[in-house]
Amino acid sequence: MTDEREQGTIRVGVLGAGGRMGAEVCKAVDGAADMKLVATVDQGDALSELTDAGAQVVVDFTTPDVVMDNLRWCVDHGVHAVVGTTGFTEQRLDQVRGWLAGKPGLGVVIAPNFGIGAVLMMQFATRAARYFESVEIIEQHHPRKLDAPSGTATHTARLIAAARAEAGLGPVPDATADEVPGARGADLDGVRVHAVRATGLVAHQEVLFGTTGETLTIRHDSYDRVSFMPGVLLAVRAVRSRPGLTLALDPLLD
Ligand SMILES: NC(=O)C1=CN([C@@H]2O[C@H](COP(=O)(O)OP(=O)(O)OC[C@H]3O[C@@H](n4cnc5c(N)ncnc54)[C@H](O)[C@@H]3O)[C@@H](O)[C@H]2O)C=CC1
Ligand SMILES: O=C(O)C1=N[C@H](C(=O)O)C[C@H](O)C1
Repeated sequence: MTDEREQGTIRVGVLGAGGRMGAEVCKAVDGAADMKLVATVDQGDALSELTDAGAQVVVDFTTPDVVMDNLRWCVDHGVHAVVGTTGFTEQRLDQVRGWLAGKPGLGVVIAPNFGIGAVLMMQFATRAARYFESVEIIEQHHPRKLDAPSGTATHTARLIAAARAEAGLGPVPDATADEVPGARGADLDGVRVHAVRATGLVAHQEVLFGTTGETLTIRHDSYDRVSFMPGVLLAVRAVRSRPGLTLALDPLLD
């Protein structure tokens, strides 16, 4: 163990290792020359397996109902964390910041989407937001997904709403007066989000902008979970030198 640390190998533990994403992360870490997969933990396993194995960085792809307990445990035990699990409200993020305030030197990266293309899709959408009076988000996922709307759509809506507010745009025009509940999607910070679930899909999102005489559609598709792996490995490599909370992958790409 000491030898590997001296040689700069990052000792990685995976939480949710038996899941769709967790299994893919285990493969990616195994295949990375500068990392060693030292612990694979899933529901029912003891978190102490992570520290027993000397994990320096833990990657969490579990579920929104358990991720806060996992993260608290990592912070308490001085283990850096890279988190892809969804469900991070502003309140949750503040809680994590609070835990980290007492742990100088410890890093946590929480990213709603580790796909590089998805990060760019969100950046392009944020840039376009100020120029269009209308905007709606359509996210599409596999039907085994537990949460709706997706973490990516929620994050995108927040970014777009902030850009619209900064540009002084008012509410998105919508004359709907008679609605079957849900027909207009969920309202996230004034942005309508529609969640589609269908067998065959993996993870997809369209941001549809409209103004007089034109529309702009920005679309990203993940056809395979391997698409998230370069972003996950990037975060594992970066997290130990980024104390505090890093939200989303953008600062790591820059
Ligand atoms: N940020 C990103 O780029 C991405 C995020 N996700 C998110 O990652 C999460 C997981 O997605 P999937 O892998 O598709 O789900 P999944 O259901 O296939 O995997 C979740 C795994 O976590 C395990 N688990 C549950 N409770 C646990 C606990 N207390 N300790 C350890 N393991 C536990 C489950 O047994 C399961 O194996 C979701 O929130 C999803 O939205 C998914 C894809 C990409
Ligand atoms: O559950 C998934 O599959 C995904 N979850 C994340 C989300 O909710 O945005 C990221 C990606 O969309 C895949």
